Amino acid sequence: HHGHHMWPEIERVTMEQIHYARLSVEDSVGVWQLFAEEGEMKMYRREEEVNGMVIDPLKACHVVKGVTGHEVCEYFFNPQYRLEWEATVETTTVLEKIADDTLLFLQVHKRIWPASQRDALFWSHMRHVPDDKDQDGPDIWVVCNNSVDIPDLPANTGKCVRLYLTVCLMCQTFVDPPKDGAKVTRNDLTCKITYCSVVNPGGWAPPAVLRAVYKREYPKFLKRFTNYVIDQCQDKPILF
Ligand SMILES: O=S(=O)(CCO)c1ccc(-c2ccc(C3CCCC3)c([C@@H]3C[C@@H]3c3ccccn3)c2)cc1
Repeated sequence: HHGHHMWPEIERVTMEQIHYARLSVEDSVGVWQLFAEEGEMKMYRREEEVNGMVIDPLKACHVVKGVTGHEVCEYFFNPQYRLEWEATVETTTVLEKIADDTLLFLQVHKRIWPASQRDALFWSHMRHVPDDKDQDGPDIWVVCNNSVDIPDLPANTGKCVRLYLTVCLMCQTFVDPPKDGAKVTRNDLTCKITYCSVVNPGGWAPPAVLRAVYKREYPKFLKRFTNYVIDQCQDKPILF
C-alpha cells in the first residue's frame, strides 16, 4: 500500500497524532479543561473556534481491564462491528480498501438536534507501533481517522453537511505477569486508552449548542465503545 497516493499523508498524520496522543494533558501546550469524569474515564477539551465555529480539541484518557490494545483497535477499526457500538452513525460505507490496515469510509451520522445532519469522508488506518529499542518498551496500537476531500465526492451536495475530523485512538497494553509462570488471563490485562479528536462541524452552529452536544455525546460514545469491546472479548482467546 506504500504506492497509494494517499500513503504519505496517512503516514505523516498517523505519526503526528501518535505524538500528540502521547503528550500528557499536564505538559501539553494550551489549557486542557477536565469536562467529564466517570470512574477511570477522564475527558478534557480545549475551547477553540475557527471562523466562529467550535472545533474544541478533545482528549479522553481511560483505563480498562481485561482487554488488549490490539483488541480495542480491531473493534474500532473493523467496519463489520461499527454499527453495533456507534449509536450516532446512520450508515457506514467502505469506499476503498487502501490496504488490509487502511480503509476509506463514507459515514452518514444521525441528525443530532438542533444541528443539521452530518456526513464524514475519511481514511482509517490501524497500526502497531513497534516497541522502543529495549524489549519492555510500550506495546502500542493505534487507529487514526482523518478526513479527506475527494473531487468525485464533493461536500455539501446532498442533505448532509460535511464534517471534518482528525481522530486518534491510542492503546497501551500492560500485562501483570501471573505467579509462577501461570498462563496470562484477562484479569492480568490493563489497557490504557487515549482518544483524541478534533471535529470541525463543517457548518456554523451556535457554540453553546455544539458544546452541549459534545459534553453529552463524547462520554456516552467512549463508555459505550469500551463496554462493547469488554463484552465482545470476555469469552474469546486474548489477541495480543
Ligand atoms: O471516533 S470516530 O472517528 C468513530 C467513527 O465513527 C467519530 C467520532 C465522532 C464523530 C462526530 C460526528 C458528528 C458530531 C456532531 C457535529 C455536529 C453535530 C454532530 C460529533 C460531535 C462531537 C459529537 C459526538 C461525539 C461522539 C459521538 C457523536 N457525536 C462527532 C465522528 C467520528
